[in-house]
Amino acid sequence: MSTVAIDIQQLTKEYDNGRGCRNVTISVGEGEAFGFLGPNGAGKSTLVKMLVGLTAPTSGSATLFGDPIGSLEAKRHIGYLPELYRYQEWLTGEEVVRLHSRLCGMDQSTIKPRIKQLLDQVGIGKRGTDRVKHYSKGMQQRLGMACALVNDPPILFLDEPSSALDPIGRLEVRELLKNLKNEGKTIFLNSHLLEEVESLCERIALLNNGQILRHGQVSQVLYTQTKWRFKVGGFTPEILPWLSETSGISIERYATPTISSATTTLPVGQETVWLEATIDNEEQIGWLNTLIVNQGMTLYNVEPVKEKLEEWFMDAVSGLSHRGEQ
Ligand SMILES: Nc1ncnc2c1ncn2[C@@H]1O[C@H](COP(=O)(O)OP(=O)(O)OP(=O)(O)O)[C@@H](O)[C@H]1O
Repeated sequence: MSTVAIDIQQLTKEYDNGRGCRNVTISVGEGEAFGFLGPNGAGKSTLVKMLVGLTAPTSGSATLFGDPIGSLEAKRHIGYLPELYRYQEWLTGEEVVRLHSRLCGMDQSTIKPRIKQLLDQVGIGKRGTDRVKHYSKGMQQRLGMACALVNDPPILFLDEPSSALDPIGRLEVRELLKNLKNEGKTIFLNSHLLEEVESLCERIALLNNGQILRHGQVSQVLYTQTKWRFKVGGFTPEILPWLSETSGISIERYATPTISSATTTLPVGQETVWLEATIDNEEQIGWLNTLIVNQGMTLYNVEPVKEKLEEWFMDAVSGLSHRGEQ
């Protein structure tokens, strides 16, 4: 059985104004990446602040590799990237990392080569001697990653690591996180970005109004929908009712802007379209593929329709009296 890295039992923080997060119970295995999703104000940062020992719980408990949160032993296990943290702007990037290494009580003879290696790893190695005030938000976020990694901790708490980054920066952070996971780090990732969580995490939890609404394997939690899209060449409109009737599957034409504009001038029978089918089980996908090909059409692509986080969230909170921000 794998070792439990993060064990959270009924953890609750109630601020004076009644907000915070309530009765969170999660267990994360060593080397696992866990995604914590939720809208603004749901309580994600509050949970992480308790876990890293920055704020005391009102009730409940949690341990990191068996050590109670808030203890020095627990803190030795962690690296923490706070959300949009502002570093000392009068220091250089290298000096900020060195400061963090000293706060961790690290031996200064070992840290010197490590600073350069860390800044290279997060993609700001060439700017290490520049002052933080000349860094963009994205560079400051990368600097924060270097600080979180300085003591080579086994557990990383990352609060919105991509929030200030452009799309390329996000991809780079995603790669970095994957490498860290491959190295065996346990990662607890707070994020609004479904793609980020999806590409890294095995399990996720959705927090709303301070409470966990759903949790489980990403594949189980996110892809409960049964819609699939088929990209089909040589399509004629008459085929659609025939396909639906023969397969017994509800199928509609799905219009993407690129395809509809490109196909208006094409003769009937030479169109390439996307069809969207609502299926009950995976065998129906094979059945539909066969029917399409047997009708002389070309099947270019078959893919599941992924719910967007917003849709997933709206679905999860539907029927609740309170959504989103507390
Ligand atoms: N120190 C505090 N005192 C009182 N209320 C607070 C405090 N910190 C946070 N809150 C409130 O607790 C709730 C949860 O906040 P939290 O920052 O944990 O949410 P979040 O999910 O991390 O949001 P975001 O994604 O916007 O960062 C919010 O309503 C927030 O206003």
